Amino acid sequence: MAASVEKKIADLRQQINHHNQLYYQQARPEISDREFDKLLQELIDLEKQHPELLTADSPTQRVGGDVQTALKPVSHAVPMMSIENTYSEQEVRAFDERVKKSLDDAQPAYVLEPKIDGTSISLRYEEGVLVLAATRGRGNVGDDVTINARTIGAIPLRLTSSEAHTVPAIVEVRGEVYMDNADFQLVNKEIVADGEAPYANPRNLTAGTLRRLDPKIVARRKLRFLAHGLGQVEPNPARSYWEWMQLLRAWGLPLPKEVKHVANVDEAIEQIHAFEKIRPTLPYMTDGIVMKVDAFDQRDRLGATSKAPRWVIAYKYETEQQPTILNSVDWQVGKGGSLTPVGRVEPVFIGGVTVSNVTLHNIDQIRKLDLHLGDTVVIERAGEVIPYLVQAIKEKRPAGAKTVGEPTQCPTCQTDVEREALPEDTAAYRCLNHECSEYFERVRVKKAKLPAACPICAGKIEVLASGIDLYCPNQDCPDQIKGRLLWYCNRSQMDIEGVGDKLVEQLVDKGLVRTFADLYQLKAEDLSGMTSEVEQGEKLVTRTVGEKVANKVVENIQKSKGQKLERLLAGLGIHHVGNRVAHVIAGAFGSLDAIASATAEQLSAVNEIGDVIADSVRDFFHNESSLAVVRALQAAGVDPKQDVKKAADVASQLFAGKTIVVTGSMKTMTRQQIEELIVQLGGKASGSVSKKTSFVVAGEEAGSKLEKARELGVEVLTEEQFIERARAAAPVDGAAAAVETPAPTQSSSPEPPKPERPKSVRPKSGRSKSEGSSTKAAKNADETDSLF
Ligand SMILES: NC(=O)c1ccc[n+]([C@@H]2O[C@H](COP(=O)([O-])OP(=O)(O)OC[C@H]3O[C@@H](n4cnc5c(N)ncnc54)[C@H](O)[C@@H]3O)[C@@H](O)[C@H]2O)c1
Ligand SMILES: [Zn+2]
Repeated sequence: MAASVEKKIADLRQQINHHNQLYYQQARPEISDREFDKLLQELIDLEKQHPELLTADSPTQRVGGDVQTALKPVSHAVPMMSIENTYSEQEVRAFDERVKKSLDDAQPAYVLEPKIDGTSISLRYEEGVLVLAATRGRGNVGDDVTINARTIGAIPLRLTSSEAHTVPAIVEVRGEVYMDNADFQLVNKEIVADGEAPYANPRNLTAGTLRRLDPKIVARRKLRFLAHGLGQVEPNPARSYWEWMQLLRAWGLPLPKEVKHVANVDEAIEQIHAFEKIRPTLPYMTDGIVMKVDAFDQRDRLGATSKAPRWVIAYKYETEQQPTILNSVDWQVGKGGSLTPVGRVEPVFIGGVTVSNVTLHNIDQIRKLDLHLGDTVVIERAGEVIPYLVQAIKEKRPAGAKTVGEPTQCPTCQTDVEREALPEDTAAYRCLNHECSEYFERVRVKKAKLPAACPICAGKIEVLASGIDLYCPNQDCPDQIKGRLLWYCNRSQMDIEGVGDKLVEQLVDKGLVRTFADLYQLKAEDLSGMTSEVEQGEKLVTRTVGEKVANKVVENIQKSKGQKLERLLAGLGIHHVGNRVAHVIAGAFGSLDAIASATAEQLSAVNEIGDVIADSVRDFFHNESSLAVVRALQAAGVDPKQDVKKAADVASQLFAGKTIVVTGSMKTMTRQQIEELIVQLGGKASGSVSKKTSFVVAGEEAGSKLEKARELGVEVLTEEQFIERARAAAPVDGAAAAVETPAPTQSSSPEPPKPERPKSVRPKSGRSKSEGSSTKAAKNADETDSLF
């Protein structure tokens, strides 16, 4: 045990040192700050538990940066330290408690400032004249960057002294050197034109630039400066930071407009939330708020650790934001024919990945954001959520920029586009968490019933207030055919491994497959020479389909004949029929034939199935072309049957109304099986943990989701405890069987193989006329009426 902890610690230190080096020395990080902070936190926790293993050179004990040998090292009279940071409100309160305790329960006032994403600098003025500018370096020693700092317009070379505000003999002003979003884009373009690799974000470019040896380059790069602190000051004319700030202004130093003085932690948290709203509108990037004790005597009493002062904390926002440029907009056709605009942006490194495409959702969204081609835009990403375009910065719009146009013809089949507007009192929304089942759907509800968060995963939703859908009415549009096939083969439906984006595209383009049934006629020879994409770690790699793979794919397709009826039913892509509704209908009727011949009345008599769903299912099976598809599937041998469940199985609703997250690796069942069981028992399986999560089932090596659950105080069950709980539903044969034996179609591998991962930009959303929200409808039969 001890040896493994030691190894873990050594391992973490090595990783952290590696990332520090990339971040500070090369200004080219490979992982997101959130990921980095997690590694660091893990190390801090381990060192706390094992103080005997703590060493002075641990990265937890040092300020992260370093000095560059090419520049002259200078020591700081007052060290430039790190700031302890947190992502949680609770920890901000805990910080306030700690501070009060050290101050004998006195309530300190705080100053809040935006945490500008740049690099810090110390400016030393003697008799009012700038004599030295230095980087933070490793805290006590930094790099002399005076000649570079002199090129920055916002940095005064001489302070303005007046009778009312005399400048002390020695003044060290600390602050942030940073770059405006729009300047970053321009400069990065020039860098690329010079044959260098572009920088991931303005912070890195600033840090890299400030330490250049040639001040002419620095001068061209439009660096800016805002003050946020002090070093050595003699004599110090201020008793508090707030006073200090007023002096700085009088001496001619720039400060951010957004600074706030607050009386207690409640007000501080209020400001933290308020700032989150204006964050994307600022011309520079911020990653949080810095909260500082105002009074200098209180600061002195609080002191510092080896790494950071005890009187300051940074609250960092979960959502990372980065600026980029919107170059063009393409329209993509979804499986239901809807046209979704996709923005092509200058590649931007955000949340640990490089993003060059962002979904813009629909034409309304484009108009609401007032997007023009060439705009500087802010992209946001929180955890696993898909990247999102939050804002266009209008002040930075190039002259003569064109608005984004609306297509009149389908970009794929050139059929005239049709328009469908939402009825008056309705609105549409969709979930932005791509792990959520509702992510794919645009859900329409009465305006009054709009949820604040996704009812499935409690994640962030996007409200499309008026919602105009543009769609291609041609069912034979190749993109729609591809979308339907992909949906059918997806992991959550027929789970046909190996049939993903790339392969479907070629199969349809070569005319080999048009309907689901055509898949079953494929022979291995048909596939040879095609290319497919496979996941290798984080990356998607393209490879040519060889004989072995072709055989395997054909085998997988054939094997899918054994999938359960509910998966087939969901795979058909019937409007309003997602996995949950499919499960209910399959359980009530037992076969495709029984479902096909059911009347709307018989369908709506089933618990959870409302009129809208019933009509939609009836319409599908009474439509000649879709019925032909079903008959062809049956003829190909895809016709699963199952026992019909007795109506009103109370026990089957064991998890009704519960949202459950499964994470980590399991021993007796696969994660997917557990999720299926949750759905069978009336619950919702969600991909992300929030306050609304009922409980989390955590297997081995559960990572951030488990952490989040603990942080939020959400109940956590082990796999065994979960199975125990699910067994309470034993009277239901389905559930009992699922608990006892894995479903027959599952392989014995611990994690079911994933099919090719669909590209995140590919719109999975169809117009809701054709897809709607099964999940929403299923949640509560009463709400079915609010669906359209
Ligand atoms: N992605 C990676 O690989 C990687 C590697 C190392 C570090 N990092 C990130 O760098 C940070 C490391 O922390 P750090 O020690 O450099 O401190 P920090 O960057 O979190 O905070 C201190 C710095 O904040 C800046 N700052 C901005 N506004 C300020 C204000 N109003 N008042 C005071 N300071 C302000 C200053 O430059 C100061 O040096 C973490 O956020 C970490 O995630 C990332
Ligand atoms: Zn089309």
